[in-house]
Amino acid sequence: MRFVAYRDEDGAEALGRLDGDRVHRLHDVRRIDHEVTSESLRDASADGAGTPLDGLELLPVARPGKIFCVGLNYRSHIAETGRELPTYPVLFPKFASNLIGHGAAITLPPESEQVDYEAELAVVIGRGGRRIAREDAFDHVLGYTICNDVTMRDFQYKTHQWTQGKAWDDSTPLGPVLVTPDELDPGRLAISLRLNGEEMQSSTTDLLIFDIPELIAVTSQFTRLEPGDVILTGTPGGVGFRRDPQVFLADGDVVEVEIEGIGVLRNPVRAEA
Ligand SMILES: NC(=O)N[C@@H](O)C(=O)O
Repeated sequence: MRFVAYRDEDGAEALGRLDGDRVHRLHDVRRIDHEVTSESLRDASADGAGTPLDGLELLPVARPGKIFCVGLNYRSHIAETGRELPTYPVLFPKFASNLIGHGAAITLPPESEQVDYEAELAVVIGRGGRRIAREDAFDHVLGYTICNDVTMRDFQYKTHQWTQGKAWDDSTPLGPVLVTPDELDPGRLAISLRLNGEEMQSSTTDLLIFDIPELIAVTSQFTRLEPGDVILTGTPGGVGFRRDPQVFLADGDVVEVEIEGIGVLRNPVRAEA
């Protein structure tokens, strides 16, 4: 099954089941947050007629209480950054206010001159838990979506931890759809990023160093994962700041992240007004 989060005709948040190019609004579930579960989503009743997807303002597919991001989780990115192979996942946070939906503008803040792109597979939690074992991890997954872990490099490397370069508001696209596990196996999906139509990143998710069960086991060891929480699994090589010459996002650009079996997350880039 596929779900989209959108703004309805009255401007209210809504969640719909996507069937082809029509969205069938769920009656009792307005958004993917700590109250949703895999079951409630599967069994939710929806309106029959549906609305054309085209023209809907899409919102971030989830409203997470927590967003865990993993760095240096592809050898191709570790190689281009000259870093060591991590022995434990390199974790950092993002916050719900950082998220934007498919089609919304990635905002370039006046403070940063080095706004970079990062294609990532995102995992959305559907069943909460603490100290989740690897072998039970997939039972806690609500579904999968796409994220562009937009990063302000000139802020990221001000210190040895990265939050100040990662958690800028209205900068991190998440969407366009949530795909449930009955329809998608995340084991070996093609992932790529295009900037103004030019391919900048290309890899497959079987190359993750710490896989999805490990990331769920590790993060839930120290904190309770809640439904709606999101885990970003890391980006492959090809990021802008490690290119020669360097490439950073500019006003008027269009960035597309594509993941096999999910779709394309497309966002224009705009200088902050
Ligand atoms: N360099 C950097 O920020 N990388 C991470 O975000 C990552 O996904 O590896």
